[in-house]
Amino acid sequence: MDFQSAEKKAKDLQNLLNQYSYDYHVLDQPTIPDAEYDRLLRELLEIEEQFPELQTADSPTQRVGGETLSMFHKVQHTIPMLSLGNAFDDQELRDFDRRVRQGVGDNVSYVCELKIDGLAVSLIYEDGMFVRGATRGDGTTGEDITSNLRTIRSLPIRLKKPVSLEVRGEAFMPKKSFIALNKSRKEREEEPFANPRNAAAGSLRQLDPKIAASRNLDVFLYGIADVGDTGIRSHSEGLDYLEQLGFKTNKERRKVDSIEAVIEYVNGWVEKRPDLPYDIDGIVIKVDSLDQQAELGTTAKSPRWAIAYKFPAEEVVTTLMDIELN
Ligand SMILES: NC(=O)c1c(N)nc(OC2CCCC2)nc1O[C@@H]1CCC[C@@H]1O
Repeated sequence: MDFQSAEKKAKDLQNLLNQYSYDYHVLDQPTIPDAEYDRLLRELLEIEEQFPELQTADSPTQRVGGETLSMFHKVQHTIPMLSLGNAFDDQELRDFDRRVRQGVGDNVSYVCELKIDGLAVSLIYEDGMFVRGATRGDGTTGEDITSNLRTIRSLPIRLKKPVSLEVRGEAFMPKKSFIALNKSRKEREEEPFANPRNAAAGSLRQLDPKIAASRNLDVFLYGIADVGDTGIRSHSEGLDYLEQLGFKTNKERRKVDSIEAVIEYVNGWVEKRPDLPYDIDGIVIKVDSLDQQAELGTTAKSPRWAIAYKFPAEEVVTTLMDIELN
């Protein structure tokens, strides 16, 4: 194949495979069988091996992980990554609501989100391209784990619009991947991970990105560090904007207009929690209006406009896998 036709074929395959990957990993709507995806990926790998200059940064072949790093570099978060205050019962949620209303008046809407039990990450994009990913660390200093995050299939390498922004989210390991990983670790007589959060953190702390690539990690994005001049006025609009850019957001979120509706949403998830394909350790409740968020401000470590309702720690349930193996 001459360069011209190789270039066209590579471009077509990259676009096709990136679309298939978006449908499968971001929309959870696979459009072709895995075997067909793998066949097309092998075809692209062969062309890129023959013509390395065609191996662009956003090529789907770059998801499998590059060379092993010698260390992780420290990075500074220009906008601190805050943590969350906790509420452990309905009364504490009502206290939160009272404080919010004292601050901004009675016309308040909240967004309720599942609190994904993973690892908080920051993703920076320039002109639509993923350029840096980092752990939260202590909120101001994190670690650059770009090469590991790049292997997460649902993380867009190139956005649908050439915008520059920083987004925040939670990287996690789905329950199915966790059980399979521990099964194979037990077979290899390696220490199993205690829970999906530790497994996700352990996978993202690997210096060899091929290990992260093999761990079937996923990510939900839940915030924009600075909405700048986008004209976005609320958190819920911000989440819709992230979806339009090609990010994976959690579809269980709900905007409500009273703390009673928040309490109803929270109680609904207490029993639905085991049915989810990923671990959650609570519900995050956020004031929707960005102006009201700014008015309420933050303490040194957490916002006054958000709170995490924490579920009672789940009694240690012996997973099906443990029963099978013992
Ligand atoms: N784990 C989550 O699903 C989650 C979420 N859905 N939304 C937020 O919003 C916070 C972030 C800063 C101010 C509000 N935080 C989350 O997790 C936080 C990140 C750092 C500590 C908590 O895990």
